[in-house]
Formats: sequence, C-alpha cells, structure tokens
Amino acid sequence: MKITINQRVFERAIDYNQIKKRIRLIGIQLNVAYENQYPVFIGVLNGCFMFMADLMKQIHITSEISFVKLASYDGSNRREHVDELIGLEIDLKGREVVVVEDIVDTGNSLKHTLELIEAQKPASISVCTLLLKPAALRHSFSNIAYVGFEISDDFVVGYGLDYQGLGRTLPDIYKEIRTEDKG
Ligand SMILES: O=P(O)(O)OC[C@H]1O[C@H](OP(=O)(O)OP(=O)(O)O)[C@H](O)[C@@H]1O
Ligand code: HPA
Repeated sequence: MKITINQRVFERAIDYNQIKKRIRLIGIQLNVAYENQYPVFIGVLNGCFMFMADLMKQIHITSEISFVKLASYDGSNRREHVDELIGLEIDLKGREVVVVEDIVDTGNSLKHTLELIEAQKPASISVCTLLLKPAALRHSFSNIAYVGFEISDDFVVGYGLDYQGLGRTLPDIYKEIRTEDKG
C-alpha cells in the first residue's frame, strides 16, 4: 500500500502485527534483564510515544517511567546542537536507566541524550530503539542493547515517526520510495 505525504511517496514496510510481535519479545528480554532492579524507562519525545505505550504494556516488573524532550537554545531542530533534556523529573543517580527511542538514524540525538543522562551518574544506561539505521549512524554506541528492526537508510514515517509533522498516527511503518524505484 502506498501513501503520499506532502509530495513524498511511501510504501508500507513494517505492519503493526510485526511491530507488536517484536515488542512482545523485547518486553520479555527487559523483564528478565531488569528483574528486581527497579529500572527507569525514559522515552524521548515526540517520536517514541506509540512505541513507549506498547512496550510499557509488556513490562511486568517494578519500574518507573519518564519522558524527555531535547531542546536547543538556538531553536534548531537538527539535533546537531542540544543543550537540555526537558521534563526529566526523576533523580537518576545510581539508577538503572533504559532510554527508549523510536529511531536511531545518524545517532546525533542519542549521543546528546546519553551525554545529558550520564551527567546524572546513573548506575547503568542501556538503549532500546524500535528502529536502527546502521548505514546512517555517525557515532558508535556500545549500549544499544534492544533493537526492534534494523532498516535501510530510507526515510520512514508512521507509528510515531513523522514527515513534516504528519504521519505519526499511522499504525504501520512506511518507507519512502526512492525516485529511481517509483516506476
Ligand atoms: O539519530 P538521529 O538522526 O538524531 O534521529 C533520530 C531522532 O530523530 C527523531 O526525533 P526529532 O528530533 O525529529 O523529533 P521528534 O521525535 O519530535 O520527531 C527521532 O524521534 C529520534 O529522536
Ligand atoms: O527516517 C526518519 N523518519 C522520521 N523521523 C526521523 N528522524 C530521524 N530519522 C527519521
């Protein structure tokens, strides 16, 4: 199935049933890894909202949840420069932290997020991302422990991810059709 958002054409790449199945498995892994450890799950808004909601329904161990948003004082949204995590209400010192992302693409956002969280001296930080684009990564990370799907370096929308603010409410994930593939 194809959709068009602001002149860009996308085709369905991962349907919601596949997403749900993968999330159930990640949930099992997290329940085992963090049993009796009282972890804090930190969702990075906006994109994580659907993933976080579905993932947290699979978490049956005692845990806390918080959400953050990245802010740049220059107002840029390119994530090359990030100064602050807005919204973190929990003291992370000594805590087991799991950062929940919808996508790690270049890794710029994650790098800033981790630096700002590390400054609070948690006991551990691991990353759980629904999507990872290995070919687009510009940084190396040793703690991306939970990955839903590794995908190609194509722009994706749906299931929380947007293109120009649109497409976040689609339950499935769509990837952009490259010009040479449009037929
Ligand atoms: O690895 P990167 O290249 O940094 O891209 C990944 C980030 O980009 C998106 O956030 P965005 O800053 O677009 O904000 P949003 O979540 O509000 O859409 C996404 O939610 C990730 O946080
Ligand atoms: O492929 C993407 N889609 C939507 N938002 C994103 N932010 C980073 N990469 C992407």
